Amino acid sequence: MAGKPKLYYFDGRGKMESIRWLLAAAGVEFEEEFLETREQYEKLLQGGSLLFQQVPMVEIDGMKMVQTRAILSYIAAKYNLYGKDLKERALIDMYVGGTDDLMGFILIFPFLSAEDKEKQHAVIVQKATSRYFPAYEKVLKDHGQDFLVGNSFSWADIHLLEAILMVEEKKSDVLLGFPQLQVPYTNNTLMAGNVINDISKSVVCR
Ligand SMILES: N[C@@H](CCC(=O)N[C@@H](CS)C(=O)NCC(=O)O)C(=O)O
Repeated sequence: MAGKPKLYYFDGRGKMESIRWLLAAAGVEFEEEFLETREQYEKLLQGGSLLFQQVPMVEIDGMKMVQTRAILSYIAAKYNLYGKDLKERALIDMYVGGTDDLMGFILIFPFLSAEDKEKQHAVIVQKATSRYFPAYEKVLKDHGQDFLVGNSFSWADIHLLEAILMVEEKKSDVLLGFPQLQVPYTNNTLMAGNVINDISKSVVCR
């Protein structure tokens, strides 16, 4: 039997966080090595483990995978969270792409000055409430199902839930105008996956 996947990254959310969420939601236990010293990073580099000299890197099923998107797609497909056919997969890719774009506005936050943080705060809430959340709200309302794609729990739901919680950290009542995204959507999503614990790290890497 294959061992647990091993994640190599900093002790922060950054690009690894969605991988942690996806594994946790799939009910997969994993190990982590946090890169805290230059030597750890150099060792991975010298060992040829980082194809593009970058992390995230995940050891899984005998592979040393890099590139966040490739890692996520592999995990989603492996654990049946990637739709039942090409069209569902395309929809999941579209929805994940949207949440990625929204998360992009948040990931730069820690690198901004106090003044720019205030501006970015407004941008995040504005983008979430005028572009991204209305899109997911409409999808759920139009098909009337509990999950975004194919009436079953998928990577798209997990990624959206992660994005919702990120935006709620900036504005806790941000879902007020989005009844479809509130309970039961968020509850169903959490219940369909294993409730996600211990992935709230605070440092963010761009
Ligand atoms: N496209 C890559 C980008 C990875 C990336 O930018 N990683 C950063 C850390 S968050 C890194 O390793 N930076 C070191 C470098 O680029 O030399 C992915 O999505 O995995």
